[in-house]
Amino acid sequence: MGLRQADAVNPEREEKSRQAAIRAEQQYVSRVYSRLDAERESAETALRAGPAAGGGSAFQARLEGAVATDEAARRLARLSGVEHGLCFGRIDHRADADGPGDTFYIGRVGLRDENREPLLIDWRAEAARPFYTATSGAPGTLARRRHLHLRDRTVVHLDDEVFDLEGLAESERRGIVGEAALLATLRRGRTGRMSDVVATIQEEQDQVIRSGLHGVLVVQGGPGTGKTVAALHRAAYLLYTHRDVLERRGVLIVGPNATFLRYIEQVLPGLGETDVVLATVGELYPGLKATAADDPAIAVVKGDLRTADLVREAVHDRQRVPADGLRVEVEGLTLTVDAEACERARDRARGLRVPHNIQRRRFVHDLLEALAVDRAEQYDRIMDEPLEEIAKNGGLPGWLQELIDEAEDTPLLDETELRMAKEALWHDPAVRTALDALWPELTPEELLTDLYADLDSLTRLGARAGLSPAEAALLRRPSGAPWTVSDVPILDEAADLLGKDDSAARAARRRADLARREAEELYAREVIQTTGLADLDMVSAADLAERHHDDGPPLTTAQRAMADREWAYGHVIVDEAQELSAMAWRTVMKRVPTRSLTVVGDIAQTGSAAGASSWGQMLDRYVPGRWREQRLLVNYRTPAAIMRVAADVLAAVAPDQTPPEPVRDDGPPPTAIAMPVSDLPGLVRSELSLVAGDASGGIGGAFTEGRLAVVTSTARHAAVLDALPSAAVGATPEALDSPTVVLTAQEAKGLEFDSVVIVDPAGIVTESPMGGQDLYVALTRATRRLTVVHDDDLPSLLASLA
Ligand SMILES: Nc1ncnc2c1ncn2[C@@H]1O[C@H](COP(=O)(O)OP(=O)(O)OP(=O)(O)O)[C@@H](O)[C@H]1O
Repeated sequence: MGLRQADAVNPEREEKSRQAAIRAEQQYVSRVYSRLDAERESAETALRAGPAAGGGSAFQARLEGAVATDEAARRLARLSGVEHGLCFGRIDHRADADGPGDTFYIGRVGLRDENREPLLIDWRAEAARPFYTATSGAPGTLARRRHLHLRDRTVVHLDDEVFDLEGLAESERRGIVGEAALLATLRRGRTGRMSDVVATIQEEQDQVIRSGLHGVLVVQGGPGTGKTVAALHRAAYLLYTHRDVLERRGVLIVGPNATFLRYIEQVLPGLGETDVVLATVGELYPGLKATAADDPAIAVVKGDLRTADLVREAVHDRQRVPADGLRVEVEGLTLTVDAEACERARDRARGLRVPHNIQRRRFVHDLLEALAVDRAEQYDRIMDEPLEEIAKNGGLPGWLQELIDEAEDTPLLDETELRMAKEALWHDPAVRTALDALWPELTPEELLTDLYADLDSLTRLGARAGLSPAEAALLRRPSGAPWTVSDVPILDEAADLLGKDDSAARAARRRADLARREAEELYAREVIQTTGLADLDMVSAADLAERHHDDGPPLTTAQRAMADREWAYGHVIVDEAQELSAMAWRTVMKRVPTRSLTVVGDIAQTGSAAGASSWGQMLDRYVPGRWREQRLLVNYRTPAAIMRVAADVLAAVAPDQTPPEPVRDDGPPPTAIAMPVSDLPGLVRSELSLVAGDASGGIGGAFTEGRLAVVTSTARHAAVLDALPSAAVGATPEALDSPTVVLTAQEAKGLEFDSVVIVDPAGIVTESPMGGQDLYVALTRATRRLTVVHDDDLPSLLASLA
């Protein structure tokens, strides 16, 4: 980390040169903002004008116009999110024999002036990289890095890091000013939303952010090391650098809960990107938003890969053969298919490598055919009976006997008759019911509801999947109970095995759609060639054709991806990844067949009993030995005094893990208070007034009121709520806007607060399925103040607080 000191010589002179430097930067920054205004205005004008009527065919005109409008809309969305702190950095390259070095200004988006000269360099561009990577030990070609702090559009403060005084022009040397930009940022009060850190990204984080798109990158780091922040900046960087792939396939970010996603969601638009899907594991099955958690013991079974086998067994179990054959009453006849023929039909259907609902068509066809033949044979027998009687008595003329013999050699039903007979049988309710009982068409929800409600099936099929009777019994629940987060990967698995209901009509419609799309794509390709858009690499033909269908409004990549269970994303980022079960990983991996992932987490913070105890345990199955790991070692959140307490806990619960090194050593030491929960209101009031009074403006000078979290055991949860009736409760997105929120340790995961009050630490430890991990998480949520409240003895883990 290149923190450095200002050159303090003569305070008065320094103040003067500081003011002069600020004035000079203000001029530049004002130019940058005027340019932003102008670009916004032109994008708005283009958007208002809508698709212009061009020459050529109506379709061509529509496509050309739509391309321009789409681009304008995207540009406008990007320019709207970057007002705050638009320009935050400047780099001066060393002068050399050829003259002064280049100077670049770094910002949230790239802007060019009227002459197309670069005015502001996008932070993700290669030219901006030295801003993040230069250190005093390895400055590269940089002479100076400068941070610009803005309040609205006004430059209020500058910070310089000088790497090579001689490399700066004389006029610049006089204007060097500084205070540690990073520390100033870290001390600011929390707003309840994560903000971006483009201005102060550290080198180790920069390596994460700019690591290549391909393969699996694991970012392992302790609490507060900026894993989330780095992952989000990485998403923005990848979208900027690999726009061609990612705009089409999209980026998915998987987070632990809705509150967390709300906490981070404004970071990306602020970084200039809007096309990312944020989802919890509970939302990975379209149409469902599962939030309920199972008991740890149940979650462990549901998270185990043997559950995938259980689902497979459950599907097989719904493909039945009646022991003594199929019998159906149709129009006064009893039609039969013997057990062997039923079995042959089942095996033939299973032999097709397609899902259950599609296999069903084969099975149904075969059985209808067998029934149709049986019916024809029965009719045939009825018709033949009188003749046979006559023949037996020797009264049949020779010519008739010949006719009968001939007919015996030809099949009873020709192709058309057979088809019509099958169709007629298919419309007979008794036949339909009989076939549905043997091989029903199933939705994932139906399959699981039936399975969970039936202990016998659970035990019998569970045994085949390797589950003990006790494990299988844990899965039992009444039908109609709400789906849990751990059910989502199981539903997803069932959906794969069952397949969509693909009736012939739908298939036909799809074929028609496809043909039309192909025609449109071909045409779009021609338009792209003739308009020269191909050179700009801005749109693909498929994209164009898709967006300009006549029916329905165009969908963004993110919207289409979210609605499609089988969508293959271009890149997936998993945050708090240590919490995912093996089954959840299975679902995530299906969404990214290219295995381009960023996996972000901390094995020491695993709170779910179904979660990971090592990265290899979850990843080796998919990318054996092919994932790369990057470690983040510096804690930007929690001051050293609080981290010392957390380190004691970590040493006890995960002795092989090292706590991250805190970058800050400020703030009061944490305290422990023995008091009843009913005394909380006084403590919360005084804590709030302390953090509100403390809050200082960081970059951009945003003044914020402080945020406080009471993190409690579930045992004390109700008592805490009684004591603090006006506090927000639980992991709801709204809770982030409240000054005080009451959370369990699990709910607090990934979040941070100016002041944290931990209630009943002993309870938190005993309730945690993993032991003290939850207490470690709770302790490391504080950015400034920590108080531990206990009415029992303080657990020995926290002895240093006594
Ligand atoms: N380079 C940086 N500049 C400024 N602030 C930073 C930087 N890196 C991290 N931070 C801040 O540190 C805090 C912790 O970051 P973040 O939440 O990403 O950590 P984390 O590793 O995901 O933590 P946890 O594992 O506890 O969830 C955030 O407030 C973040 O803004």
